[in-house]
Amino acid sequence: MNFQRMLPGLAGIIVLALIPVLPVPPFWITLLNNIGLASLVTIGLVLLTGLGGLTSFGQAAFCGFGAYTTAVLSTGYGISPWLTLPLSLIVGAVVALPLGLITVRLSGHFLPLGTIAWGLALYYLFGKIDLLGRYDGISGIPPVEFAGYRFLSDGSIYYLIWFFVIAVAIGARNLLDSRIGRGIRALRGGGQAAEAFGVNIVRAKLTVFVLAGVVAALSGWLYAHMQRSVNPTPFGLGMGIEYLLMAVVGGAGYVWGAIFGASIVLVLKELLQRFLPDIIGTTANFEMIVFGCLLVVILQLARDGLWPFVLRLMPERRERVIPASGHKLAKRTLAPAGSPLIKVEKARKAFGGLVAVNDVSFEVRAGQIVGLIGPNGAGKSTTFNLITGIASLTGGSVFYQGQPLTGDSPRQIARHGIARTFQHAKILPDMSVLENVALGAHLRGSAGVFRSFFRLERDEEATLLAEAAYQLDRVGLGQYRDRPAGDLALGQIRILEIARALAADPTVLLLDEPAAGLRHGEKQELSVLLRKLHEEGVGVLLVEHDMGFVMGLVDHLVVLDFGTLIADGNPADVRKHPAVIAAYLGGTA
Ligand SMILES: Nc1ncnc2c1ncn2[C@@H]1O[C@H](COP(=O)(O)OP(=O)(O)OP(=O)(O)O)[C@@H](O)[C@H]1O
Repeated sequence: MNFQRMLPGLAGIIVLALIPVLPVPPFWITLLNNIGLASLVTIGLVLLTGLGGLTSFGQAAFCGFGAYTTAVLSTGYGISPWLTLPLSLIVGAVVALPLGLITVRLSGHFLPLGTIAWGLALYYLFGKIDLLGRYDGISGIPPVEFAGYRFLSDGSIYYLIWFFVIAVAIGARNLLDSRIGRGIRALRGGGQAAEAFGVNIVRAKLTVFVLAGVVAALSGWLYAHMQRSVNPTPFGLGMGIEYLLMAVVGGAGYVWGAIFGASIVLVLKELLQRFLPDIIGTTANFEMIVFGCLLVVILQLARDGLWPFVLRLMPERRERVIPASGHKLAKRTLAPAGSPLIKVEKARKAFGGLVAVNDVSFEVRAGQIVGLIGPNGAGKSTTFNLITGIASLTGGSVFYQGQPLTGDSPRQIARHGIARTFQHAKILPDMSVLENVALGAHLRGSAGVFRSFFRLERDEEATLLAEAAYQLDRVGLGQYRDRPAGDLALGQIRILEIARALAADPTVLLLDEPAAGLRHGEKQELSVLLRKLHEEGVGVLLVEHDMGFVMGLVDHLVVLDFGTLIADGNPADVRKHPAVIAAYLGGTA
């Protein structure tokens, strides 16, 4: 642990703990309670929107489910608030699950529109149900009690609220700093690379959706026992928008930024409500206009919110130390050299009238480097996408060790040990180089959300990070381990993608233009690495335009032109093939 870095956090916790015993006006304690409640919802939004890329305007409704569950059970059935707590969270999760199943499949602007729709619908639902007291709501909710002590005053429930805020923030940080968290953070980049390494994208989205719903329900439970009464007003769309504003102001990608954002928005709201009427001379919700302007300014000038400015004031993060682990990563047994790994049989892909891959057949064997070449638009990347399940076959089949892969998702295909790089590198620029590579080892770990949230998977995580560090050293990027991947040059990013693919312990490596953007020396180093893999028995399929690089490296060449295979064989024969010379190699052959 880096004590220096923890110092501001510890100081913050001590100050928080002392506030109620200091001579602070009660009004500020109430405000801090409200900030705590809003922070919980906003932390959920950071996971959901900032990191998962799923914009939601409807989070306030989940607070409603938490609040109404405890209100009904504690007033109507006399159930103790401590028992209604898990029930409130379960209701939050149970509602979030089907809503999530529908919502996470939406894309583009349909996703936020979907959340607005159910946010509105649930608000009106709360106001129409007799059991929930319709628009009047439910009052007489008992306070939380602990060992005879009643959390009645604002100063006492303050501790309960902030205990949960800090616990949830630490848990959320733990989760993000884990195998599952890497999958969640990869969602914002579209998730294609993560899926190619076995991350279940739909499950990752649902996980953040349900988690965000559960922490909002927790906030609702606390709210109900703080206010001791509930009605639909705080669970409407207006609050949903305000929570989103808090996440944006703080910085939607930062867990601690959520608390910061909630503080700024609620303090500002308080000040505006107090002083604006005096300035303008009339009372109305003018703070909403100021918030609208604030949102526009933040989105224009500080897209990542204000938390990064605070982070700059913190001590520098030291190099990440990867602790030793007793855990051992399982390694795949490679097939004997020469045995068929990938078999592409009459593969066909049509995009409307354009046949991008036209009944192409070839094989990649264990310990073989196969080059897939052809002029621009010949169908090489599409062939890669057919093998890895990113594109679906229009006709024909792809087999792995005799087993058909047709219809399998990229995630299922990754499980066989088929790892790839992308023509347009797909890295997560804000994540460290090490974490980007560790994403490749996703399927070699098994820790789930619960273990990650409570940091019970450190041993396994250390092994995954050690594997990533090993692969980075292997490709010569070890010194960049702790840098954000976005800082690397294009050539280095391509190498990083190879390290990520190696972290998957592949039996087959599919490299899409790995040498593009590499300097001469780097290309040589890459050749050495690929030869070593070839000797170990890994099968390599390589798309490359650099003929010098390809000819000196591959055992077998497959040449495509306009989607059709025009030649395949050993490089010496293929380069003499008249169709190849005419179509592609020309003078360079
Ligand atoms: N998603 C798509 N929708 C429609 N057409 C596509 C799609 N993807 C590829 N194509 C078309 O299919 C053909 C083959 O493209 P592909 O990217 O596979 O070629 P390539 O050999 O990898 O080319 P390059 O060397 O330029 O990367 C091209 O004409 C391309 O425009």
